[in-house]
Amino acid sequence: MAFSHISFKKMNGLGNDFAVLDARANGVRLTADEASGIANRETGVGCDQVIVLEPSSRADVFMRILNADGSEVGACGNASRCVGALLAAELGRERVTIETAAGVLDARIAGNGLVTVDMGAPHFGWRDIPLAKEEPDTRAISLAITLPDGRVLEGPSVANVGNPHAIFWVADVDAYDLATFGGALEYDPIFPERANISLAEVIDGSAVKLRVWERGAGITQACGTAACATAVSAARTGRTGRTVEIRLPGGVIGIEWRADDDHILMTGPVAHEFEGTLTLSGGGVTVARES
Ligand SMILES: N[C@H](CCC[C@H](N)C(=O)O)C(=O)O
Repeated sequence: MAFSHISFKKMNGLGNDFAVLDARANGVRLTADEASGIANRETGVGCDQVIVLEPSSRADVFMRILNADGSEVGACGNASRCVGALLAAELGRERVTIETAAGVLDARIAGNGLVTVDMGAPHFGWRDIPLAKEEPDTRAISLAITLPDGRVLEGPSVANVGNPHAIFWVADVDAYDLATFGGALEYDPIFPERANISLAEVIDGSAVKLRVWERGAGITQACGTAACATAVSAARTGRTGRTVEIRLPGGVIGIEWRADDDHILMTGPVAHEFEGTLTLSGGGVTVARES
């Protein structure tokens, strides 16, 4: 029975948590089942995403991103900050580069325990999200959901920041139980690759309260790419300026949508929880915590 041992670090960004596996030396490729086994909060490490570090010819590392359901995706903002902090400490540098399926990101130690990641430019075309059909205005698409109590949510903004996001604008994010309908929206046929679903409450021209149902993970304490997608959508719909504070249940992420190159700069904290070793054998996962 083939098996392999992989060291991991348990980390989080504002409570959005990750098992960060270092596969740079052993080239392990996780199956979807192994990833969801690692993410399992009863029998595995327990995390929202499994992050696998691999060698890269274009950057300091390749960061593979697997959601708790095993789906592999192109972007993960909070994990990008965690990996940026790990690499900066390992390489003794303030700036490092991280290759992802959605492109190469720049991460920079910003001081006071904060990390800034350049998440690149957003895309708003219906094919870029992607959507299953043409929508005349991606600042508000023709998607509506009627909740069990009869209230209707409709007209979300959509954006792709390396992964697909839909943001519904509401007066009070705490007046909705996103956990009861986030999955229906995630899997709505308008999103051929599914979508991350957010409820956003504009506080003022520079602050937004956010609750997120993540594709492949469900409700999380924070979502870096949702913070990015919400900030650019709030700016392009005239709700806020281009520098926005996104207030998530786990804490605050600062976003600057730079005017000269359209890049999104995302700044937030990183937390180390514990370390350990995983043993993968025959699709099963055993966890040995070492710190
Ligand atoms: N669930 C997301 C990936 C993780 C994003 C989130 N953890 C973040 O910090 O950006 C997706 O399927 O696109």
